[in-house]
Amino acid sequence: MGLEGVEPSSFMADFLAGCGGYAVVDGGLATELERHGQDLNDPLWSAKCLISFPQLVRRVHLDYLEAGANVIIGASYQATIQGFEAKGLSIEEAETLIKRSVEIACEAREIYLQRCAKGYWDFLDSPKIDRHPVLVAASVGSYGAYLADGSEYSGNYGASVTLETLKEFHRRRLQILANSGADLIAFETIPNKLEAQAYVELLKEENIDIPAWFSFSSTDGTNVVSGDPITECAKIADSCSQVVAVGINCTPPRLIHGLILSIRKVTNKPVIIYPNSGETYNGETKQWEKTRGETEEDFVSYVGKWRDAGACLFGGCCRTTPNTIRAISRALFDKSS
Ligand SMILES: C[S+](C)CC[C@H](N)C(=O)O
Ligand SMILES: N[C@@H](CCS)C(=O)O
Ligand SMILES: [Zn+2]
Repeated sequence: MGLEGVEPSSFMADFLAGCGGYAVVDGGLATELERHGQDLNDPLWSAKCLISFPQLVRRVHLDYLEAGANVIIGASYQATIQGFEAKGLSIEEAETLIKRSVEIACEAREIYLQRCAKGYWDFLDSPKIDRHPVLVAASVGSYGAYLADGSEYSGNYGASVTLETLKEFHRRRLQILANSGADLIAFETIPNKLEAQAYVELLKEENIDIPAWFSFSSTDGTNVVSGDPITECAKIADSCSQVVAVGINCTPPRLIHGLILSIRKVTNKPVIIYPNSGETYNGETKQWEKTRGETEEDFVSYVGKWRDAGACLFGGCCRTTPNTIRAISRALFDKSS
């Protein structure tokens, strides 16, 4: 889509209006691939499926579209040139796979829209048919995601990792994703201010011509995971005109309400939230462990409160499923609920 002649702020306002005021984002991609039997205990995590099972990635995107998602996020979260090279792939192969993550999501959108046009779901009394806008977001996971040890939940990269280190780490992948046919870039699970600043500088330096959202993660409801205050992080996102939404992902549902209020204190940009299931990730075993017994049902009961607090894009992150997204969509759009 790109931003030629379109103000970034109107890009998101127009999209939200087309969706009925609020947009539904998809749910966890990697954990859904696992639910379909994939073993992601690998440094590439979900990006492994770009090599081994791209058809399943497309199917999961399609499942989320059919559940009501207006935004699907491609499988590039942990797809990095450095990560693929460590697996013995060439730079060219790595770049092709990164681009492929967006193409797969675009293919899913194409299939979905064709089915809508053919009245494939006419027998269902579903509101989604009227809310056709679908964006494809290209995922950028943090440097900590590439480290493949759950470091995106600590944001603690050590003193040797500077702003320049992060910019050089992300530069080439960002260029590829920005020219891949994606509608926007989803900078996800951002753990600290430094990485947010690196993204802002890269968007400018590389003249990236599609919009972006910045989404942080938190474990205490006040700060992002590194301890940097969410307000300071959101201010960095606010300073960048290309950023069309600011928010929170892969964070327990119980923390989301307070985080939305904090973000709204420092920015008027649309707020996006896509929490995880509330379970805790063990980066060593790559397993999810129960925390406080949050279930999908609990999760969805919060949506009205989050909407009242000012969020306007809603989805799920790790361990949420198409059922979660279907329930979010109903909670937002069913007049009966
Ligand atoms: C958001 S975490 C669950 C992603 C996986 C992590 N980077 C790892 O490789 O262990
Ligand atoms: N978009 C990624 C985020 C992981 S935190 C996924 O859903 O797998
Ligand atoms: Zn997640």
